[in-house]
Amino acid sequence: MRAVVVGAGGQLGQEVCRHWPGEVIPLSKNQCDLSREESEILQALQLHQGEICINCAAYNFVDRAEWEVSAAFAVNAWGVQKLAAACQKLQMRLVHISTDYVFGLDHYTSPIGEEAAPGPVNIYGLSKLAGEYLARQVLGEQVLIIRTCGLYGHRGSGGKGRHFVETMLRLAQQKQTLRVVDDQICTPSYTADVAEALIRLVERRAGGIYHVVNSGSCSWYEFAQAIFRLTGLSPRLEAIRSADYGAAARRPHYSVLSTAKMQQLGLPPLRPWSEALAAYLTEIGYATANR
Ligand SMILES: NC(=O)C1=CN([C@@H]2O[C@H](COP(=O)(O)OP(=O)(O)OC[C@H]3O[C@@H](n4cnc5c(N)ncnc54)[C@H](OP(=O)(O)O)[C@@H]3O)[C@@H](O)[C@H]2O)C=CC1
Ligand SMILES: Cc1cn([C@H]2C[C@H](O)[C@@H](COP(=O)(O)OP(=O)(O)O[C@H]3O[C@@H](C)C(=O)[C@@H](O)[C@H]3O)O2)c(=O)[nH]c1=O
Repeated sequence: MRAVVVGAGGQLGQEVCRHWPGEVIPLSKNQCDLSREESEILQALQLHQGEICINCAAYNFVDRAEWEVSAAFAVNAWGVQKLAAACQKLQMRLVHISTDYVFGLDHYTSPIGEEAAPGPVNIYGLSKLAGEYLARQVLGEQVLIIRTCGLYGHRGSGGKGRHFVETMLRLAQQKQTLRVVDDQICTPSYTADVAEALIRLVERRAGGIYHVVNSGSCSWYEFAQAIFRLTGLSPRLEAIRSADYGAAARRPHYSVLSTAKMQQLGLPPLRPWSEALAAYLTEIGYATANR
């Protein structure tokens, strides 16, 4: 199946391109800019005659989105609406990527299923939720929406830039003490694993919303602990509360996504987050998996 990947330069986009089993057309922001007119997006897709479009593009700057509201909505909401309309005209299937940050307002305490009511606590999450609804409004159950969380992997050519793992490795070289929040629980997920599961869902012609994350959960502090245990680095690591970190955007305190729906389709759960992290660190030459 010929796939057109929008946002192909990002960390997930490039991994989807790498794993896609058929022909793949990677489109950079220059080739398909979701903040442009629908006619331009349509033209960009039309050129390549794909059967399926996989949208990995996003405005991902969670803190900046609090004041760059229109920029976030231009890509994550209206851009997705235009892309969905273009897909409808071209009779292309659409896969769209969303986030655990559509949750946070309601205080869930166990893994959150796809049927749970969303409620974002920041503008980025709100813009992504709007994108989900707009895609569904245009395409109904024809769109496959994959919500994932805390992505890390081989870095793309642009996008948000460094992910949490790279940031921790860099800060460990620069600072004696690192302060990391211990009151946000989620599931950091490896782009390679998410890309594989995405492909399996497409093969099963899944439609609607699916949660795709590695197994288990941890706080960002626990994730940082694991990074340093696996790499043998030993900065002083201090657990702090979100309020003391003082980020511009609020984050969910608990946004662990249940993958039961994906498993009901016959897909295996993704490996535990700690195994995926070990594999990634080994791949980038930082650690041995059995350290
Ligand atoms: N990163 C994370 O932790 C998580 C991400 N997600 C979602 O997963 C998806 C992939 O994220 P990820 O790979 O991390 O993102 P990246 O930031 O790595 O990549 C995003 C890509 O989108 C492109 N892009 C930005 N603006 C536009 C635009 N107007 N038109 C077209 N392309 C654009 C960027 O291009 P350029 O570099 O040229 O600006 C970049 O290539 C997104 O939908 C994101 O919301 C979900 C959960 C967690
Ligand atoms: C760098 C750093 C971050 N933190 C905190 C900030 C934040 O609450 C948490 C994670 O930081 P990040 O900047 O990686 O996270 P953030 O930008 O919130 O990551 C998110 O990306 C978007 C796009 C998503 O969709 C989400 O799934 C999510 O993973 O760790 C510390 O406590 N100490 C630190 O030194």
